[in-house]
Amino acid sequence: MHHEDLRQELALAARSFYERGWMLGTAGNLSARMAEEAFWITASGRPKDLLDTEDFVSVNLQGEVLLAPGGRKPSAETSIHQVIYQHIPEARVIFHVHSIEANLCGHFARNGQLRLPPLEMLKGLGVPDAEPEIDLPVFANHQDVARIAKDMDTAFTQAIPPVPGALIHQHGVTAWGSDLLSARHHLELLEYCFRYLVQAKALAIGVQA
Ligand SMILES: CSC[C@@H](O)[C@@H](O)C(=O)COP(=O)(O)O
Ligand SMILES: [Zn+2]
Repeated sequence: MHHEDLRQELALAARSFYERGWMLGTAGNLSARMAEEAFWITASGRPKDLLDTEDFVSVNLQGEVLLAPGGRKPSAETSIHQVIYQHIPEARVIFHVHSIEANLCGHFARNGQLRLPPLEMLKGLGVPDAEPEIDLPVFANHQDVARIAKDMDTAFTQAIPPVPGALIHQHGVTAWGSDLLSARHHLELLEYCFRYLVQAKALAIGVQA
């Protein structure tokens, strides 16, 4: 796939996530690794329903800008993408969005972990078990993004998350995959789990039942 096509695919994904209410008011950022040492990432502060190829900046895995159309700045959260690419070689595409459900679910976490409901759909997140006990890591939010990235770096050095995603409390969810489609499916499946947990809580039913 040509690099330019990757940007167009990312722009299409962003528009679709925007329409689902996950990237309102410029929130969120998307990236795709186009080479071993470099990735495209959304420029900072751009409206996510209106991205074009000029709204992507290429950076290397150390976060240095390689190509910035019109002097655009890379996403303020580029360091988080870097940490994921550095620790998880299978990750080629990363989607970070701010959905209401992701933010509500941060409140259900215990000790920095959110227990996912044992749904059949977890199989789409690579969980083979019939009775899974899967905990999604939940990181604290910090205004200094480098601190979030550092916490992730420390945690991922200990253990890669059991499913391809992580939450940042009061902020949003990040999901990744080996290509555009798998990253989208992982994000959709995590969002499905979040919606399920929010609705289960509203109905006051346990998720293990
Ligand atoms: C709507 S403000 C959201 C930002 O603070 C940030 O969390 C975000 O996801 C988008 O930042 P950006 O620099 O545009 O990639
Ligand atoms: Zn964000």
